Amino acid sequence: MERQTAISVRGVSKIFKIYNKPQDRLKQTLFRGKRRYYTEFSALNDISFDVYKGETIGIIGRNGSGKSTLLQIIAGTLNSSKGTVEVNGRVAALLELGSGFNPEFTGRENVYMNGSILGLDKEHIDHLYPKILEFADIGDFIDQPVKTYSSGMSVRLAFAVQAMVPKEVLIVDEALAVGDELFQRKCYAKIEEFKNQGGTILFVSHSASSIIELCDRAVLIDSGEMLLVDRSKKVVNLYQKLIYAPSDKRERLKEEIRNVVTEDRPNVMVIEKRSNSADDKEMFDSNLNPIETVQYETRGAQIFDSEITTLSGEKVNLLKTGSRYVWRYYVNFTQECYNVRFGMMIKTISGLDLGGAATSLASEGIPLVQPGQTIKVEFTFSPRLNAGMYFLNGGVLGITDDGEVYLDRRIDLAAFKILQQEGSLITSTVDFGVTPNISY
Ligand SMILES: Nc1ncnc2c1ncn2[C@@H]1O[C@H](COP(=O)(O)OP(=O)(O)OP(=O)(O)O)[C@@H](O)[C@H]1O
Repeated sequence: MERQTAISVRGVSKIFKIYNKPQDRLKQTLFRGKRRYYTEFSALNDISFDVYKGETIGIIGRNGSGKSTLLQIIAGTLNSSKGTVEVNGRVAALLELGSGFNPEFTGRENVYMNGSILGLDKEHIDHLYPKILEFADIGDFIDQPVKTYSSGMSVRLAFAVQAMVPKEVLIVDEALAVGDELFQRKCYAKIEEFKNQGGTILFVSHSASSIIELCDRAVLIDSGEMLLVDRSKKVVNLYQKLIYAPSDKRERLKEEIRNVVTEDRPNVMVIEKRSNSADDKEMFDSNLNPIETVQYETRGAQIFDSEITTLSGEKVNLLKTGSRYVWRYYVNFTQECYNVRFGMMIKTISGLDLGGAATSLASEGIPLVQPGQTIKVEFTFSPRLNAGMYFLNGGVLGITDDGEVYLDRRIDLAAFKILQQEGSLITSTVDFGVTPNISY
């Protein structure tokens, strides 16, 4: 079946005119075309991608890379200098929330004004109003002028309006995740509900884990250029590799990312279905390997020979939930490094960080490691997890001439599978040791 396009971005560029002095803007208007009183800044350059109906797509990039500019152009609050954006369906945008409110009017009046700007008639707003009020949860302030609100209160009310209006496409800038944590959770739950109902979401974030958690695909933007659009985990891995790359390696890495072949396959070898009798036994399956380990630029250290073993030293990658294992890797140093620490992280198939540990506190690393030295790193751990595939990251931190940096970092260095437990009632990912009890 042909996938329906919800948003189509074609060749979008944005050039801002920068005036050094406010009066230059006036001069430019008066002496139109005679002379240029501005310099041009290219914030976006020839961006093209499609978002399919029902898809959640993330936009990730460093500060100033052009994410907000792109969102504003798609939301229709900013014009592009070149290119086109086509959006199929009604759009609600969670951008600069509350900026559309009139401070002299009460919250209630602003809700009605906002609703009518969004194309709703009075009857429709009457119907939504109690839900908006309940979601915003600002009590009697709703009948006070908005100028008496704290900034958190305006955002809550503005979010409530946008969250309740019917829409097909939702545009969210995570930078607005203001307010207390409980309200933030409520906003995320609302966004998830919209996603589960088949809504299309465009989401900007600096947070790799939010992108991996929420998005099916992601767009990587750097200095106004779209480098890649692909599965979110792959894009986030490459984004992190890019931001941690030393500046002299960045251009080469960007070129590699531009040339990445986009594809859709899970990042794990499919393992043969085995007979039930063997399925509950800890063992090593040589087919069970990550397809691709992402290695960051190394700076003076190389991780090698990683393996998981039982406490008695038997190599395994089919593990039992709750049993104890050792994850071991070795690190070879090629440069003098100070305050050296090591880390590990367990992640789901979609790349969500579940938890890990470091070998010491930030200030208590190994004071000095010499070039030529090899260090064995071991983490004994209990994976309290539901049956399924998991991945391990490993990293070495230390101080070099560049300050504290990752000396080596590998994403998906190893994979393991938690075996199915007969009669297990565990749901989802983490096993919290829940003991159910019902009385009737
Ligand atoms: N109105 C404007 N006039 C001139 N330059 C602008 C304007 N708006 C944005 N820019 C510039 O365009 C670039 C992209 O800005 P944008 O806000 O889109 O980046 P961003 O990726 O959203 O950044 P952040 O992660 O910090 O929010 C920046 O260099 C910014 O300074």
